[in-house]
Amino acid sequence: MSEPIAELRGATITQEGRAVLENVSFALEKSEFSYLVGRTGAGKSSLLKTLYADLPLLVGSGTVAGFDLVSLPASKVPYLRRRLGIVFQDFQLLSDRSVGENLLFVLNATGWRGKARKQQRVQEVLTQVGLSGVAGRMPHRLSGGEQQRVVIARALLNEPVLLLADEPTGNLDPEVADGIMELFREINHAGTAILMATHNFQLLEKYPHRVLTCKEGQLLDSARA
Ligand SMILES: Nc1ncnc2c1ncn2[C@@H]1O[C@H](COP(=O)(O)OP(=O)(O)OP(=O)(O)O)[C@@H](O)[C@H]1O
Repeated sequence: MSEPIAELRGATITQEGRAVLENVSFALEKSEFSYLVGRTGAGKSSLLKTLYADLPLLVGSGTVAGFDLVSLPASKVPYLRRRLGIVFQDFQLLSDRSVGENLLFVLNATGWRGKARKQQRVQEVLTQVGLSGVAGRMPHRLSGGEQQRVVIARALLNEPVLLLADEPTGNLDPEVADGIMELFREINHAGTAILMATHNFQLLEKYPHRVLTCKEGQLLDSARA
């Protein structure tokens, strides 16, 4: 079998020296889609942060996109992040520049060269999320759902192997959330694994996938139930 895109073994997820989740073991394969659920404070965001090396992995082992989380030096973290798409609930677009400039900012920061190539990539990802005409618009002139699509477009710029999404539909109307889920389905079918933290159990019923549950300091896995 091929190497998993993300894997933790016997991992402790730690916040400020305190264990939030213990003995966490799971593997996410290429093109898998899994939800991450649990009550407020149960550890969903902390688990995601550990996977993108925002929190250190001090106990246990883990790899993401071929990077060893335990031995990863700070200087290599940007290379790991470049292989990931990260989507948060609060949109975090830079408000002082256009949608296109927001996307170019990321391309420049991740080493892309060539004006034409960069412009083309911006158009490609905007088209992929169904927003081909908005490159010149300022973020605040877009609806919440459109802004979230731009955030997803930004996450797709470097063709991530894994999309980590923390409550990506949290602020959105149900119909708009459905649109984001359809978009995730397309992205997933195109080969990107997705791990999505959510409180929205209606989405779990409507779009069933594997479910990882943070509960009382443990991670439960529907695939092992
Ligand atoms: N920056 C931080 N410093 C210290 N403790 C933190 C920090 N962020 C979160 N925690 C604590 O870690 C635990 C897990 O929080 P986390 O944010 O991972 O939960 P969550 O499941 O994502 O919650 P929510 O659904 O509310 O986003 C909580 O007890 C929380 O108080």
